[in-house]
Amino acid sequence: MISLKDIKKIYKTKNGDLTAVNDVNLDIRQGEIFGIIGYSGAGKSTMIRLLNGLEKPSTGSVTINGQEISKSTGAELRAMRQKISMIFQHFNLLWSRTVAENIEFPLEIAGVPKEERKKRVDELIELVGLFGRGNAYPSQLSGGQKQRVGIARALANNPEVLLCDEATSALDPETTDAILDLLLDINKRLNLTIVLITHEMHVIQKICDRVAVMEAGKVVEMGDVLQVFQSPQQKITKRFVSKISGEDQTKEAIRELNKSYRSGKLIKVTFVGEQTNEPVISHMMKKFAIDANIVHGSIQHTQSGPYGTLIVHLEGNVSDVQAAIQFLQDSNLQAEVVSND
Ligand SMILES: Nc1ncnc2c1ncn2[C@@H]1O[C@H](COP(=O)(O)OP(=O)(O)OP(=O)(O)O)[C@@H](O)[C@H]1O
Repeated sequence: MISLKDIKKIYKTKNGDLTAVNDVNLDIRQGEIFGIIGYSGAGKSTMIRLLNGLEKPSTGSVTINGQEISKSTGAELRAMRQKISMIFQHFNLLWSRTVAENIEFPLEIAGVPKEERKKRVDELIELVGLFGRGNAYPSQLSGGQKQRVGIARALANNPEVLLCDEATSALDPETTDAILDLLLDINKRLNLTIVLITHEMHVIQKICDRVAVMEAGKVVEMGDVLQVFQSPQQKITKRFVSKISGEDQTKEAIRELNKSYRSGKLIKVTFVGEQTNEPVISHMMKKFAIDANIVHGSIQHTQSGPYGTLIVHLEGNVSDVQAAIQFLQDSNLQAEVVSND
């Protein structure tokens, strides 16, 4: 649905050329929630401006539904941009207008007749969970409610793509989750393609189907969220994943456990999706003459399913322990020895 081909964006600055986006190729599918994550300066905002036609690439093309937005100008560009909506970190509401009037604004611009506008505004207020707040002013709303107005306004003209620019970064964790749930609900109900940029892995984990990791203008890693979480390849991706998966705590736990367990082996087992429901450890204990003690564990949930990590201490004679590890690996789990001995 959205295709970025060989994109480079070079800004001319007084200190010379600055390459903000460098050789990016991406294909975003109809109806998916696609996340772009990176630290400050990675090029995320530039990417989003390329997607809505606010910036033109220095080289390469941006195509949305078969139309090349990176080449479009004038009325054609305006028509394309009507199909691409956006929500913002600081909501960008009109403070002198009520909730209903804010949501109505893009409909006025599009020349929708008054009666139709009122009906649509009522529908949208209902959709985003702001029933009864239509006559309130933005200053009377909480952050989460303001973002709900932003979402309703963005949906007014039935867009094909919703771009989210750090849409939950100004919200507390609970409100963030409520807004992410709303985005997920809208994505499912309207089959709306959502592209979001964020520096928070939690956002990616909770609602995205796929993720691209950006560093210094490049997409350094991309894939299904579950796969990227389970086996991140790049250093920067490992850093993002470790923030959320409890990996840092796991490492600390392993260090401590290694001190307490003088014999046997400590095994780290990683499992995904359906595997989280299977009693593999119990099967292993029945099958081999070993003792297994689960000493640490965590499960995370993503849009494509759960994934988890267990640290298990195995005690027994060397060949039985070895056979048990092999059994775990043959059960399609990732199992590695993490003890020092
Ligand atoms: N209009 C511009 N002119 C010159 N340089 C720019 C311009 N916009 C962005 N840059 C530079 O391009 C690089 C990427 O910036 P960009 O804002 O896209 O990154 P980002 O990942 O969104 O970071 P942040 O979250 O801090 O905005 C940065 O080095 C930035 O200084």
